[in-house]
Amino acid sequence: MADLESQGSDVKFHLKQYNFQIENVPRLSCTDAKAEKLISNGLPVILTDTKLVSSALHWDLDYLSENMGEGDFTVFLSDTNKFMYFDDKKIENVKDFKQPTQMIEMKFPEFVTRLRSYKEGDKRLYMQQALNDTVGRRIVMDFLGFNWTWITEQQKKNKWGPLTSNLLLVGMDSNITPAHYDEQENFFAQIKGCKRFLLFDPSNFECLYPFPVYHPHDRQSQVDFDNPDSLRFPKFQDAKAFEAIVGPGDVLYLPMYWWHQVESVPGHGTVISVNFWYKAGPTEKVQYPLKAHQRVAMTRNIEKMIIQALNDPTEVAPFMQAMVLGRYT
Ligand SMILES: CCC[C@@H](CC(=O)O)C(=O)C(=O)O
Ligand SMILES: [Zn+2]
Repeated sequence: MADLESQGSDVKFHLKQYNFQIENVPRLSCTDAKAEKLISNGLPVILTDTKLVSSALHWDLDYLSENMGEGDFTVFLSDTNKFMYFDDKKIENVKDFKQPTQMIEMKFPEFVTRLRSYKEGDKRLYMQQALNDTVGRRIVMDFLGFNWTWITEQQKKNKWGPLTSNLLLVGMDSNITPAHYDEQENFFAQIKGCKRFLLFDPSNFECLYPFPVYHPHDRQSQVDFDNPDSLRFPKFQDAKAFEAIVGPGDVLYLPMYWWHQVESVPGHGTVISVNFWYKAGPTEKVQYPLKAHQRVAMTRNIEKMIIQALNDPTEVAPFMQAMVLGRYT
């Protein structure tokens, strides 16, 4: 992808700086055996030539406005540039939970009008909508033109489960999706503009302090990367990040349970991406020591069991403290 290299210093210049250590995610051809090896080992890699979404590289706001059809699309509004996910089914578990964003449904042309009339101080917008059958014929043709041969081969080779969704992401530059992990494998395809991923392997669980499982922000880090509270989160400074900057045509393999903070690089206008989320495949024979992501999955199951058994989120911490403090510590 040309324009990133040519503007390398420019892109790097605009990026937010953090204190933790940052290494680069490899950028490889999808025909390189090293890339295949990384994917099969559940390690991130940027693939430069999959042609996964070549049939959509012409997508821009006008084209989508004309062809996305009459459906209503999910748009998040935020008073800041952060768009932290929350599970509205868990809001009742937390007294006085303050929703960080507002979710509204709107037609694509309305979304474009609001994007184009945005001025400093307005709420920022981020469309996050699973591609469905309400889209117009041209978008269907572009979608069918994705390189399904390649990605389906990857799904089979790595024994992944079924494709669950393709999320269309259309946002303003400088939008940030704060650090979180997902429980699905993800091929993240960049279509327009640039995104910077900060990735952390699942063993960074103790450095990134996820919210409790019952919390609406389950799977999200409690740490504000822009203003980390070193008293509450002392291990945050030990987090080890991998950086991946993707531009049009790049595909990032984002392994399940890997933490990621995603920043739309400023100065590139509207940013368009499509992700490909796959369910995990069947767990093979358990081998010891357990892998970090298996420990995270186990932690989640234990928390869910305790929450269900106690039937009161406020009792979970005292229960676990009584179980561990003075006995296992
Ligand atoms: C709602 C999904 C947002 C996306 C990050 C981003 O592009 O802002 C992500 O986190 C993922 O694809 O897993
Ligand atoms: Zn994610």
